[in-house]
Amino acid sequence: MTTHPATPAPDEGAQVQLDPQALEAVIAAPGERFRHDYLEVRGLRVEFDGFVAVDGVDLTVTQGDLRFLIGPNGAGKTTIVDAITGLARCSGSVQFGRVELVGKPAHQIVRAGVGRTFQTASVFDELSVLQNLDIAAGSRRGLPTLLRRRRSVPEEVEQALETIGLTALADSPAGVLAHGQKQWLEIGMLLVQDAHLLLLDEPVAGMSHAEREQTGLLLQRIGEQRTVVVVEHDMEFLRTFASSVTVLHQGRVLSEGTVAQVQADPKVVEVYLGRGAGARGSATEVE
Ligand SMILES: Nc1ncnc2c1ncn2[C@@H]1O[C@H](COP(=O)(O)OP(=O)(O)OP(=O)(O)O)[C@@H](O)[C@H]1O
Repeated sequence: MTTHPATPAPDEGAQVQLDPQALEAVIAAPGERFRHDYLEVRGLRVEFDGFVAVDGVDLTVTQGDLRFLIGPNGAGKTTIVDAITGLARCSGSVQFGRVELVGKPAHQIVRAGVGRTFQTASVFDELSVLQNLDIAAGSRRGLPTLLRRRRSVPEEVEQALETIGLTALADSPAGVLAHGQKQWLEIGMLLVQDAHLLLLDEPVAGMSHAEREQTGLLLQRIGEQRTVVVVEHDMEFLRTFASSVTVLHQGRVLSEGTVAQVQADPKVVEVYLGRGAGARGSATEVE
């Protein structure tokens, strides 16, 4: 069950700048152990009081693939992300980097290199942008290191700040950021916590056109070196940036392939044409 932020789109003309060089540095950071890792989901099943929300889902996503998960409301997209990240009890197998995640508590899944964002940004509004990043970076340091007073900003935090275009706002409270900027901060937090599987739930909801473009480019670049899965309803965004798509319907995989392949799949067209009231988008979205 999910909610969607009703945040108004920021000014379309707002200046949006992400530094490609800084991005290169941060995404190439200490990830040797994840270099050939990929997500492999087999027979994933999630049940809520007898209701099967995810019913035997298989999913393989490799590094370098920017995978979009789509499907009508209630298809099970967010529940799959919840199951992978240890927030929903599930059966089946979820492996990342050959490490089995099913049955592990959420904090161990984070330590295995898995990070996610939520539909509503979950940054600490009262803390500065820098402090939010610092805390995320601290999640992979031991407690003594975390408590030790440091004279300077850690390099990976500085790079992440530049990457997400928020250097000028480093000392501002995260609460004053525009919706899009909060989403970038969250992505920056995943980068500094060394997540190598990033699961992003509707990252461009409520963003302006310019912000969507920048976010897509950011995700494409991150996806070159890390494994990225995006849950999204925005079909224009998907057509522009997805390298592959998995279509879900009623907890199962309905179709999978390139954007062109799933668009041409009669099963996909039928589900979108026959969707119930309340589903977002129009029938032409998949055509
Ligand atoms: N905690 C829960 N308890 C009971 N049912 C749930 C729970 N979470 C999700 N569901 C149900 O599981 C199904 C899948 O929900 P989910 O939020 O994963 O769908 P979704 O594809 O992400 O939808 P949306 O596009 O609307 O976000 C829905 O029928 C939903 O009502």
